[in-house]
Amino acid sequence: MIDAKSISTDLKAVREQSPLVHNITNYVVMNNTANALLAVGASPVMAHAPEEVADMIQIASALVINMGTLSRHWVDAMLLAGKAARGKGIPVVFDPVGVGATPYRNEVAAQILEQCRPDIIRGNGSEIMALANTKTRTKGVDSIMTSRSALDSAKELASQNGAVVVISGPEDLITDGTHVHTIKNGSLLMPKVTGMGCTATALTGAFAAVNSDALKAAAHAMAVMGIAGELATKKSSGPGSLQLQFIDMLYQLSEADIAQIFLP
Ligand SMILES: Nc1ncnc2c1ncn2[C@@H]1O[C@H](COP(=O)(O)OP(=O)(O)OP(=O)(O)O)[C@@H](O)[C@H]1O
Ligand SMILES: Cc1ncsc1CCO
Ligand SMILES: [Mg+2]
Repeated sequence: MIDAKSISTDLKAVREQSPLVHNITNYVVMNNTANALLAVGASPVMAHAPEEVADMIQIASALVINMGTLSRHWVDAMLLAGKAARGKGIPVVFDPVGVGATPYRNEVAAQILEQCRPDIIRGNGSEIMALANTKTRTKGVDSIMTSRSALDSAKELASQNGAVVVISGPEDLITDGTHVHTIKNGSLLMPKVTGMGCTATALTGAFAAVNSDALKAAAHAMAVMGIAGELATKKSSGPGSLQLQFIDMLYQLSEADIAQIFLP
């Protein structure tokens, strides 16, 4: 079961253990996600040279692969890092940014699924439907589907890949193909800041590093994301201030805040 107590327990573990999270992520969000990982208590490293990723995995506690701004060398690095992470046995979290928008993204996403075998996949409704090969419309990196409408696709994707699948949106849905957790925290302002989804994926890497139950780890990370986002929105006058307030809120978030705000 996911409750305020279990969320706080994992948040405390992240702050105490400060796991090193190796990110191969996109140019747009690199700084935001590194700061979000630091603010929540984890330790980020961004490394994408094919020459070094396998070595970096040897000291990392989780790998986050985000295909937001792809090119050939980056894909090589993602596949090398993914295989090294599988070999070492650390969790692999995958964000299929913009899958469904171009044939290249579809091809790369399929390679990552097959060769890196992610433990957790996090995307918005359109991305999860596209990844599950459900006929869907896509609009670049933003979703035009609700999370609820992507749930059947998410369950299928989870079962086929032996992974936990997270659909973010107005509600966050987290499934292993059988069980489904729902998190209703968040705010309408969050999708107005670029890379909030990428940040959710990065935080999921930190939580997966401290909790070997991938379903719970993913749900706890999404809850922290939604609760911090909701509290930060109350202090913001628009997307610009939300970006700053969100980082501060991740840093300050207390057990009492979680108990008061968590909306399953
Ligand atoms: N309409 C909404 N209401 C409440 N919360 C939302 C809403 N849309 C998104 N969120 C929250 O924003 C966060 C990011 O999710 P979103 O679905 O926007 O990711 P994304 O589309 O992958 O973003 P990006 O590609 O820019 O990183 C999630 O934690 C989610 O709960
Ligand atoms: C806007 C954008 N384009 C590629 S990655 C990215 C960040 C949000 O996913
Ligand atoms: Mg996204």
